[in-house]
Amino acid sequence: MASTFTGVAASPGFAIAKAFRFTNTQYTPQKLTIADAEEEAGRFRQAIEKAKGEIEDIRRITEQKLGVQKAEIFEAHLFLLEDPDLVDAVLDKITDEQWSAEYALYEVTTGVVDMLLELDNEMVRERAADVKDVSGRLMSHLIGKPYATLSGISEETIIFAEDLTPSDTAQLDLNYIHGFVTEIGSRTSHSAIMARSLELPAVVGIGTMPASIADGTLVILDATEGRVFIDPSEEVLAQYREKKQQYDERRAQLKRLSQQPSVTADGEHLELAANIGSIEDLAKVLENGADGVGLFRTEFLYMGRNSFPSEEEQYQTYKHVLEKLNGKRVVIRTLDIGGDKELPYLELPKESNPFLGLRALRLCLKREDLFRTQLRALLRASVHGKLNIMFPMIAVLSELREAKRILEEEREKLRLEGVSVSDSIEVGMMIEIPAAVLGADHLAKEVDFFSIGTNDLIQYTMAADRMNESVAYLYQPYHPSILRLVEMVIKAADRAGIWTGMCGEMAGDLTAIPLLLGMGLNEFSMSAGSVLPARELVGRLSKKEWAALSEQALAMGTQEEVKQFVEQRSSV
Ligand SMILES: C=C(OP(=O)(O)O)C(=O)O
Ligand SMILES: [Mg+2]
Repeated sequence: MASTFTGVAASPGFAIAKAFRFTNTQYTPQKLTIADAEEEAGRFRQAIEKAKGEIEDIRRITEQKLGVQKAEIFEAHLFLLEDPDLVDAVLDKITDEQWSAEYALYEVTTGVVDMLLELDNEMVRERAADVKDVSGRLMSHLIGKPYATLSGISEETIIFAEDLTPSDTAQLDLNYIHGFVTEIGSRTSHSAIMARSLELPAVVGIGTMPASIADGTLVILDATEGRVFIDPSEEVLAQYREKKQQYDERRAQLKRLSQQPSVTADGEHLELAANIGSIEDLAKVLENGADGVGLFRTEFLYMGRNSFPSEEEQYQTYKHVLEKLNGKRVVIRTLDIGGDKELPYLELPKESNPFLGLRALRLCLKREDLFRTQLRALLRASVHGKLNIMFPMIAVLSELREAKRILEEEREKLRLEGVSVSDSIEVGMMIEIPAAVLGADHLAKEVDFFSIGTNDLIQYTMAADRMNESVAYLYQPYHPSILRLVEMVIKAADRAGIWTGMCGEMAGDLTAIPLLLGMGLNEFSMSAGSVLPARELVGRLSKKEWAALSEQALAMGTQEEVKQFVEQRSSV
């Protein structure tokens, strides 16, 4: 019988196909004590070996079918199977508490997952998903039940699951799987992030799935509105076939722009770049034809692990990104930890106002060892592409000078060691603190570029925590107060002859883009999926016309007026 569900629209698009229910239900073992701890430990070690073999196989197949990047997740899984925090902790529980291997595994991994989830951070949540995935696989070996996989699906299908683990999503064969629906999850859960990066329609968090969704039932997925239609009527089906066709056509049209330059209707060339947090994000950057990477948030390299990444590890990552971008500009931001981003292995004093505390560059100047390691890795990688180094959270000139002094010291050390370093690295800074806007004239004389971080600039200007729902109404990117700050930065940069970019969310916002273009922003860095809609929009806009229109917007009194004004003039 026809029915409809709603959930979170996690990754846009439409799909019409048959349902397939995928279950890998979590097994909760009983608390059992055992007589022979040695034998039990042996059983656990065997499960690890079997899981390793299996993951190796999946990794190889995934690499052949879906490419190296999709297969990378399994490196992390193999790494986990050697992680003492997991393996030794389970073995200790077996020996010390005489617990069964199943119960010891369950106790240790639920503890780790809960601890990671408490950190309430996107990347750490992904790590929690990895731990769950690996422990599910180990458990299946211990209890002798196969761990279900999605790799065998060979019919056009929409997957229904409680949630999808990283190894499930890595195995999705997009020739057959047209979308998925999960009972749990939010826009930032692992499966949602993965769906967006695969551009696969997904609705998550629909709640407990009813039995009426049997395998083979026809389903419409409207992942743009977050709706799922089970066994729809002919009328609804016809309506959605039409919607899907229009959506797919628009997407195909946009894809044609991926190899086109980013140029306005009056011939101004702009740089529409992408933000990344890891090398996994590169596939979409290239596929969408971004003009470069405008922000690599390197803190994610430091998260979801137990110790700092070494210089060599960082060097390899930066080199990889630079090589993949093949001569296009890559702006790599130095560590921006603190505020909402914590590292479990970095002991920091508890602060009552972490967003106003020891974060980002302030921390790097206190912990020079960390900073120097990262700078060395960056300098060494610079010969592999077009590298820009960017410092976050600078408020005053002395911080910039200190950061540059340390950078130059490391450059000199490498020179003496005979290591080559590019001599065309641009060094810039983020503008995300109001004091830096007001001091932009002075700062501009000592950097090669600015990149405006509106996510923080708005919160510090409005004195409204960017994560606090109760004051979310103050988070107003188009407010004339914010626009004036942006204009001040661009003007100061122009006077000093340097370029200005923006890498906060505002840069990819179709309502903000006309104004930013009019104010003279040179580079816009956004999520990879926003690049083509932005390119299409700027192709319709005249910079000259928007220079005049943005003047008018800057003189308005409220965000609402500005928004309405832009939407009327640019038909976004
Ligand atoms: C891009 C920014 O940095 P993050 O979101 O990483 O703080 C910003 O503040 O706008
Ligand atoms: Mg910021």
